[in-house]
Amino acid sequence: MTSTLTSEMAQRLMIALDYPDAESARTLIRKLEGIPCYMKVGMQLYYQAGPQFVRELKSLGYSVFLDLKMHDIPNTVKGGANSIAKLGVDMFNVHAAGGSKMMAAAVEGVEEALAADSSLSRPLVIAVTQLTSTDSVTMNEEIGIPGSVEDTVIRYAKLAAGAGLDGVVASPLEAEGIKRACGSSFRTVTPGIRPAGSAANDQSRTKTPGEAISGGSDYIVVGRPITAAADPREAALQILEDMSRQQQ
Ligand SMILES: O=C(O)c1cc(=O)[nH]c(=O)n1[C@@H]1O[C@H](COP(=O)(O)O)[C@@H](O)[C@H]1O
Repeated sequence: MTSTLTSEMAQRLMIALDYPDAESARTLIRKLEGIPCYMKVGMQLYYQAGPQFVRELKSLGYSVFLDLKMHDIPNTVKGGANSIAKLGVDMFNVHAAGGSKMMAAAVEGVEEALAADSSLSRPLVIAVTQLTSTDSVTMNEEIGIPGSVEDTVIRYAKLAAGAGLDGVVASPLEAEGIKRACGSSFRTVTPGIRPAGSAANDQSRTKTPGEAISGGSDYIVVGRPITAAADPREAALQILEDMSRQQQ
């Protein structure tokens, strides 16, 4: 990495390892060697490669965001969160649409795991607000939630903060409003990141990496702009440059 690219900035870049198996993910990880980014394991990879692959990432020294978006009755989510905390990830998520009791149960599950094993460290518990693929037509007309997407996201963010969560997943368009509503230490994790000129794919609410950083995102989540690039390492370095420029 060049001198302007600090490891602090790399820790704010979460790479979405949306791959069908561990070996495909390892191929990308080898290409990114030496870049101390955060690794995100989502359902496609986790359902195939499981906790063992998460442990492998941890043993390589990566911070890990386990993105399983839990959404179930409080007791089930508490149990799920308890198991995740034992796995030693740095961050995981639940759906804010499960309500404040469900979110508080996730925090309880973590606390019980930590009380039982003092060698564990506390993962950040994050609530998914409105998916970044959702636009106002989907939210208003299909799902039936009235009002603007931003107002709904901020409502969910306040609910998550009240339930004791550490932050939310939202689009970079809402990060500034979330910080205003919930305070600057409440984390904003933003997918829907598209470098200028790259395809939106199924994302609806997007910004460039630099715009996201200057707009209040603590972490940006990037998948296909890196994983589908002809040169993923170069794509990641360019994203880091864009992030760094905006922070100065
Ligand atoms: O929780 C997430 O990470 C998530 C929430 C959301 O609202 N939107 C969203 O895209 N994501 C994840 O972020 C990643 C975005 O990937 P790309 O669209 O390929 O950059 C995927 O792994 C999604 O599962």
